[in-house]
Amino acid sequence: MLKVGLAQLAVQYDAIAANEQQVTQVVAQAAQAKCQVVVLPEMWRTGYAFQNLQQNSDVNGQATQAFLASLAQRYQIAIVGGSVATRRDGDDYNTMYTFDATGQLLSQYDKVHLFGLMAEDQYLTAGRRPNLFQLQAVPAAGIICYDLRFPEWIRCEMATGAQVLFVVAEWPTQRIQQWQQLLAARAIENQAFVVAVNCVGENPNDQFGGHSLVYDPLGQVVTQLAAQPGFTTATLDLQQVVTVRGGMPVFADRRPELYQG
Ligand SMILES: O=C(O)CCC(=O)C(=O)O
Repeated sequence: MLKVGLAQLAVQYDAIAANEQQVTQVVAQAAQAKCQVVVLPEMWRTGYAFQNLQQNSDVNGQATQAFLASLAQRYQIAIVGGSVATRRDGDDYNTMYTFDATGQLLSQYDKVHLFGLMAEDQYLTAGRRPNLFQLQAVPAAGIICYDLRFPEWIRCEMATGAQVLFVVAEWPTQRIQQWQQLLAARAIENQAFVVAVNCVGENPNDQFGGHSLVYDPLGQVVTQLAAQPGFTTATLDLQQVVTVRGGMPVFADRRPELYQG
């Protein structure tokens, strides 16, 4: 069993202190609810304030890592840290950090598929590596927002034996139905839990639609929020993954030698 908390925040545009305050509150709330893991949305620190990256991109992710590690340690809870803008060697990335409940960094992931419709490709550099980690001995994988539209990438991660896929997003309101349908498909095809956290609120050009949710390995809703700020929890019974995978051997039946290009 793994109890997860989903933090659907109203991310404030280019307002780091206000967003850190929200994150502190929601991590405390998740710990109070006895969650083992809390999940934050994409770009929770600044929103898509790319014009201001010179000031607001976190150099080497140092401030974000110190902040999340100290929260994880203080509340003894693992944190799938959504994502933030980071700067390394002069390049900016959309980066997810995951910490265990002692504040140890488990993984660092740069978004692989940059979203041109929000100009990410003009400002950011794409990552190239997968995002795999273990939470309370549960093998898991993580992706960021637009990565969700690339099942081949997600399959690479899930074929390693991951039982839970964490998805963090700033997904616009007008495509929320696609968000739900793509997430359900990823749960069904990978026979895994999908824990997906979106934000709400606005940037100058976009409105974000919430509907953070958990799907079980058959694609059924375990919990789902609406389009307002909120928090919800779900207890994942990992035995369900074993049962569903045992009932239909999708991974064993793959023909990867045919899947070029
Ligand atoms: O794929 C979409 O519709 C939304 C993607 C997105 O908003 C993002 O990657 O930031």
